[in-house]
Amino acid sequence: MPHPPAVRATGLVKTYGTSTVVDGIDFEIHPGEFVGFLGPNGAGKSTTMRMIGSVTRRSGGDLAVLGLDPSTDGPAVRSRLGVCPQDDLLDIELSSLQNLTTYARYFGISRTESRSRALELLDYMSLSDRAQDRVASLSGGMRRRLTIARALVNRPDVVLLDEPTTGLDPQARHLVWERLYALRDSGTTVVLTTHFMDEAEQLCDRLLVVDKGTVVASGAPRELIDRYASSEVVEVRLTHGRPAEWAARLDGLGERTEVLPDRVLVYAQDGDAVAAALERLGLDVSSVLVRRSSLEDVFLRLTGRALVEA
Ligand SMILES: Nc1ncnc2c1ncn2[C@@H]1O[C@H](COP(=O)(O)OP(=O)(O)OP(=O)(O)O)[C@@H](O)[C@H]1O
Repeated sequence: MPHPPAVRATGLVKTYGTSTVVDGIDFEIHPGEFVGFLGPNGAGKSTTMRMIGSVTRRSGGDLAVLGLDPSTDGPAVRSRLGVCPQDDLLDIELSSLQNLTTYARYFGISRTESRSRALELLDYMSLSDRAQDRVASLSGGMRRRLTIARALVNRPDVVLLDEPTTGLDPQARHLVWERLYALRDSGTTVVLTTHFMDEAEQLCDRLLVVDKGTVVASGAPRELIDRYASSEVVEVRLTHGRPAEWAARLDGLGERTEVLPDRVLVYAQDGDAVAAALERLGLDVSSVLVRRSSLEDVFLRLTGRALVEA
């Protein structure tokens, strides 16, 4: 028999006063999946995570987490979830080890078991050498890894990671990613939010692309790119004139054109052929860049806006 979904939302709604921030979304997350909510700031990703985590009550629709209703079975839901919120919320006066053991004790785990799990998780997150150091002395990346370790202390069935790498430098980000790959390979069900398309593309089995409180598309990253964008895109910047004025001249060159304030994007299966045709047109072009289509292009196609505003 197939397993029931780890999370199932049907017509999920959250309103704050008169503003609707989650607007009737439907999704299912299956056991063992690594799913990402990808969307710009303010899309409603964190709010959705908080409803799953039983921190915020929904205003409408249905939500089942591990078969339980987070609004009525909050403590039972929370005991089976691991949560890594956007802010680390660590006790900076305590050591890394103490942060984990203290948290484990909240779940009623014995002192000996708490210590043993904490040491194991510090090792898993490559933090063993900082076990006795106060959190105040750790870098941002180390704190994030410690927060993820903390989320795993109760051996959760589902892990929620709200923007796990926001604010980290590239090196720290890659260290976090490395640990998230390990988590994915261990078969843990993970739900992550991000507005980084590279993070979404590299880590997630499946994405729910969200904008203004609704899911605008879902699927595996490559599947979404294949469905909504041609395989290549040519970014054309012009020496003078507004892109909108030039767009008509570029229209027939590819399968579709998209006009942004500072450039025109021409989508095509063969970007080099478009670039060659452009040259023959003799336009006053300042730069031409041919690249593979990305999730950014998917988002632009679906919403008419960039995922990360320049
Ligand atoms: N407690 C609250 N009261 C009122 N409005 C809220 C509250 N929490 C969130 N919002 C609003 O809901 C909208 C969605 O916020 P949310 O944090 O879910 O978005 P997000 O997609 O996670 O974006 P971010 O990446 O910035 O966290 C925003 O406009 C935000 O201002």
